[in-house]
Amino acid sequence: MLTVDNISFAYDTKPVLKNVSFTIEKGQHIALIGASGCGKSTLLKIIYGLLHIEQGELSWDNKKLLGPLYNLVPGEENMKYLSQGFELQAYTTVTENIGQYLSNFEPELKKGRVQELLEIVEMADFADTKVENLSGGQKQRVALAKALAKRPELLLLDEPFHNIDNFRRSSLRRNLFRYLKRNKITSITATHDKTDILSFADETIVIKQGEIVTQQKTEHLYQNPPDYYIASLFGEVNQINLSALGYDDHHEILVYPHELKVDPTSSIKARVKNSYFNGGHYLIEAVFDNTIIFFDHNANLIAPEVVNISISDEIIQKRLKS
Ligand SMILES: Nc1ncnc2c1ncn2[C@@H]1O[C@H](COP(=O)(O)OP(=O)(O)OP(=O)(O)O)[C@@H](O)[C@H]1O
Repeated sequence: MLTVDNISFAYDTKPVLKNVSFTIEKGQHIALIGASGCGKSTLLKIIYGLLHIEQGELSWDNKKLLGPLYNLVPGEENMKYLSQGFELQAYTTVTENIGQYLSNFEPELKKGRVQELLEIVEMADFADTKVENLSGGQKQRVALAKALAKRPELLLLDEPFHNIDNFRRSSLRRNLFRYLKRNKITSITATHDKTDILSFADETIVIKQGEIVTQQKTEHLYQNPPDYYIASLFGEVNQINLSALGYDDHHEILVYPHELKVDPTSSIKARVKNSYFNGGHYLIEAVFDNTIIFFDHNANLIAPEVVNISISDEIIQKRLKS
């Protein structure tokens, strides 16, 4: 178990993290989300032992993590941190990079391990290519394989897929998290990509301006977002006053675009402003109750068409409780 107990951190005099506490059970996958600059990378660096903290304590498996002032080699031994700027040896091959820290005593074992890692990150075809000749996304995949090579107990990932094209991203993500689950490797992924969060994170931790605002099971958090900031980290979201929907109630509720439907039987009207093709559907931007709202629709709508929209009672009741 990872325990982070009341840590605070400042770069010089600029406070970045304030009284941060949480625990993570072994084998769990955690998404760390929050607006840009809220302190996600800083927190990962502290856990890995790259930054010294003046206040608070960390432990892994009940063993206190002592931090950079006490470790001769930077970084905790049983962890790996994959930063946004991955460190690879440019003039050696992909195979040499991945195997760099693996023992040479049993060459066949090492070869097999490197091959397994090459397959996880889908880089087997580039085994003998020099890293300097790889694209940014390919380098990122090699860095990921290198981070996994010595079987860390805790893997800290900072935007691990952001350089990788959509075509590869989905299968890479599935391969990686399947591998981590099978090998009981705990992970914390700092990300802005909701696909990293929704499908793969058992729990999600939300940071706002250096403070943890919640830690919850991912699906529960998405379905019951406590506030606008949290909901908006998952994508577009509408804040709608119930009185505008005809209720004798002035509570505001959060509604995702797919939860608003065009419904000719409804008396609630919205005026289309823009329509954005999204592949499987259109995202419609419309004016409702003097504010902009977004909803998904299966066909294009042309401004300034007026459409009738509705939200199910079930969604309204659920959001009133969250
Ligand atoms: N080495 C540094 N020296 C001084 N300030 C820093 C340093 N690194 C980061 N900061 C500042 O600390 C704050 C938190 O940065 P951090 O990189 O942890 O945020 P983040 O949530 O990971 O952001 P992003 O999502 O954009 O990667 C920011 O205001 C940033 O400008």
